[in-house]
Amino acid sequence: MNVSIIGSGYVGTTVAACLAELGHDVVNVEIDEEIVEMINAGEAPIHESGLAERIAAHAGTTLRATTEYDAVRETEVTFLCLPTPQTDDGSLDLAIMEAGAESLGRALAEKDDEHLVVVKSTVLPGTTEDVVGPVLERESGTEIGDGLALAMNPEFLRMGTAVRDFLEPDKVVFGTADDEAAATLRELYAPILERAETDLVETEIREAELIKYANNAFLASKVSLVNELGNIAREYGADAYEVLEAVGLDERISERFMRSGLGWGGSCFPKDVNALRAGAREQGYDPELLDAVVAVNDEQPRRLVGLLADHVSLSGARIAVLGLSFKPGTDDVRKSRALDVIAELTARGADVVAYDPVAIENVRPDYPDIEYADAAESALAGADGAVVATDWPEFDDLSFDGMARAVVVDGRRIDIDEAALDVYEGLTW
Ligand SMILES: NC(=O)c1ccc[n+]([C@@H]2O[C@H](COP(=O)([O-])OP(=O)(O)OC[C@H]3O[C@@H](n4cnc5c(N)ncnc54)[C@H](O)[C@@H]3O)[C@@H](O)[C@H]2O)c1
Ligand SMILES: O=c1ccn([C@@H]2O[C@H](COP(=O)(O)OP(=O)(O)O[C@H]3O[C@H](CO)[C@@H](O)[C@H](O)[C@H]3O)[C@@H](O)[C@H]2O)c(=O)[nH]1
Repeated sequence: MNVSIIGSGYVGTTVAACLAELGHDVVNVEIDEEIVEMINAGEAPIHESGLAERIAAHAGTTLRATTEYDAVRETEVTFLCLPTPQTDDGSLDLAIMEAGAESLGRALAEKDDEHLVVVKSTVLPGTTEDVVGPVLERESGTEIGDGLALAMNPEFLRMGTAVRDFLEPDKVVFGTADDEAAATLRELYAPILERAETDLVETEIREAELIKYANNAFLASKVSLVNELGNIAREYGADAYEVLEAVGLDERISERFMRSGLGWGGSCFPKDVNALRAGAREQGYDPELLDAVVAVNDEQPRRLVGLLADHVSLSGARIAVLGLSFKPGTDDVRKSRALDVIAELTARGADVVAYDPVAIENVRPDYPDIEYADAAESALAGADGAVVATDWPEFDDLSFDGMARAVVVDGRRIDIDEAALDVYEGLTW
């Protein structure tokens, strides 16, 4: 099938390379020329395991990129993989989606045969049909249901495992308003749907939109709940990891997403939970539980720095921050909890020296005044205290010998030889 993908970021590039891998002819439409050039040169514009090989294998044959929206006319289906950021008040900002839909609609004005537009971006219920649809109709001069069809197909891939998550998902969700759109999506995803492990959910557009938010709200809430239970466990002198491991044996709960500590960050959970809260309020519902989920998450970095302050006088102290990315395996620092830890430490007068195996250059522009180390041991050398903010595997079994005083507060439960330290504090254990 001939497919166009609008937006070639984490999602668009992964989906394009994977659909090419599944045998489709794919074109990425992207405004960033550098990304377009990289894809056409057979290189991956982002770091994701398995992505570079797939782009290299298909670029120039079944995968190409362009800045020109006209390319969509050679395709039957277009996926919108554009960013849906949050505004200052946390609500969903649809400006980029509207601009993309406008350009797409204009390009489709000169296309005669049927076209299916699939929203893959994370958008609140109603967006596909009440915002994207009308813009497409206006710009293309074609009506939905009469030459133009709409669908919503949320994406559940995680950063770091994007390719595997897309090709081997737990579930695929198709939100459609007509049988033909559903049949097209089934054909497009056929090899993925043939896997016994893939559940297919076919529903209407509004439900598909909400499934994505409910999914992320559930996972973020689960982590906030294990953090609250962890905070309580700590007050009782109990080990939350032992407690939650036992709790996770209950199949209704599952052992996954049970790691308590510094909390959740990244480009999705914070913005999606906030968009759902703002959307719910707009609908007249007060989402008290989700408000608390965010409040618990916001408090964890302060709790961690508070624990450190119990042992180190922070003003003028040299504090090593180990890990900057929002989770291991990525250089993404968007809404990383490590940044809140740094802000809290510097507000309390500490001199921060930070280390991360891959993410330093993404932090430096916004935090030019802190020190950066090129190895974990260098960050620790002479430090009065250290905090673990990201659970990078390379921090396991790290030697803290070079510290002025080995005071370590662990926000991620890494593997540390506690006996070799002067002070070891676990955030929730
Ligand atoms: N990153 C994830 O892990 C993930 C997972 C599931 C869902 N999502 C959702 O998918 C959507 C896209 O997220 P992302 O992480 O891929 O975003 P991103 O910021 O990585 O990529 C978006 C791309 O769109 C391009 N772009 C912006 N305006 C454009 C336009 N008018 N025309 C063409 N290209 C344009 C940008 O240059 C950028 O390369 C969001 O709604 C996000 O919430 C993201
Ligand atoms: O037990 C856990 C699991 C996760 N986290 C934290 O939660 C955040 C998010 O982790 P993860 O879900 O692995 O990362 P993302 O790549 O942001 O993926 C989420 O967000 C994507 C974008 O919407 C969705 O597609 C994915 O399904 C969803 O897992 C990170 O800060 C983790 O450190 C914990 O603190 N404890």
